[in-house]
Amino acid sequence: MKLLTPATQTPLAASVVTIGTFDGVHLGHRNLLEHAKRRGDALGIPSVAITFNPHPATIVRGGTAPALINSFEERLALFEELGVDYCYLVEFDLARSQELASDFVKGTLVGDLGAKVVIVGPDFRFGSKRAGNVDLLQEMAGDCGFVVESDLLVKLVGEIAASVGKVLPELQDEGEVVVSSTLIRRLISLGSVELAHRLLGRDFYIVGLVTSGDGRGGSELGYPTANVSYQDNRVLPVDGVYAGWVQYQQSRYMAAVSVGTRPTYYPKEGNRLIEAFLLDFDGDLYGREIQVGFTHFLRPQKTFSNSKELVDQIELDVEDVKVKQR
Ligand SMILES: Cc1cc2nc3c(=O)[nH]c(=O)nc-3n(C[C@H](O)[C@H](O)[C@H](O)COP(=O)(O)O)c2cc1C
Ligand SMILES: Nc1ncnc2c1ncn2[C@@H]1O[C@H](COP(=O)(O)OP(=O)(O)OP(=O)(O)O)[C@@H](O)[C@H]1O
Repeated sequence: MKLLTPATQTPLAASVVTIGTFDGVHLGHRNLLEHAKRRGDALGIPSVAITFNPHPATIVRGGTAPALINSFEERLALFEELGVDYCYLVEFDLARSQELASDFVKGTLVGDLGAKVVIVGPDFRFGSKRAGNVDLLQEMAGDCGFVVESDLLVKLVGEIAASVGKVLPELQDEGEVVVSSTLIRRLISLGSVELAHRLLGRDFYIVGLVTSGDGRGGSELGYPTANVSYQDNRVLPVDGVYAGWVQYQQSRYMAAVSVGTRPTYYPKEGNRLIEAFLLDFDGDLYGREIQVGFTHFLRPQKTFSNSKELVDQIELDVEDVKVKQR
């Protein structure tokens, strides 16, 4: 996949484009991206994912942007996995937020990318004051030489919708859930990583560098942990202990993952850490990049009266991880 920006690119003569922030690259997004790829291949022209960074809400809504499911780098890696030919990055700023929707269509879709097919969800909004929508795209399509496809909404029904309704009671009577980044952020922040998986089509994960902690885990407790760094604007699962995995280079290890402030040692205020104990691993990970995946919530964080009690519990957690990953 090639990364294009308005500043660096040579215009494309023809393409199939899909547009969005695509935080999480969830099942709804995948449907659009895979469709764009298939349409492009069939027409013999490249597929392009137009995306925005930072998240438009950071500019439009000031300090109230949502915590994100993915870093920008993770989003790109997920596009790449889906086989999209180009990612066209709109570096979102005040000027971009004031651009008229029709100017975005003429300048970016037609001028820069030569769009022949534009694929978006039915509720997609763009341009100044979010005035651009599917109707506007349809109106401009004939003159601009593209067709619009917007009938690919992904909803989940049945058992998954019922399970989401149990976690988020206001959705209980809906009978269906539309997959969205907003919904997945809520599920993750409540610790419902199993349900987040169902809507993402993959495990929720965080990629980061391993940083040092207090050095207590390996020496005193016998459970060394890789503390993974993360950006402040990330959505994190609620404090607790999770079954999961760590991908390091080409290998994947089962892991017991702790999210929390280590209340046993910092009863008042501790930094919020994501720490993974890798099963069947012996080595030095400091400064290395790892990917930490979350598969199941096991239990909340607890304040133990001493290290021995904590170690006894971690032993049980590790057994639980093995059962869950069987
Ligand atoms: C599986 C697992 C479960 C954990 N559960 C708790 C917990 O319930 N309460 C707590 O205070 N710390 C918990 N921790 C975090 C430990 O306190 C922390 O790993 C240890 O103090 C080492 O910290 P360090 O990496 O800064 O040396 C857990 C860690 C792991 C790996
Ligand atoms: N469930 C879905 N099915 C199909 N397309 C979707 C779905 N959800 C979003 N889209 C489309 O994917 C593109 C990217 O959308 P966007 O990044 O706004 O995702 P979102 O999940 O709706 O996010 P948010 O919840 O933050 O509004 C848009 O074209 C949007 O209409």
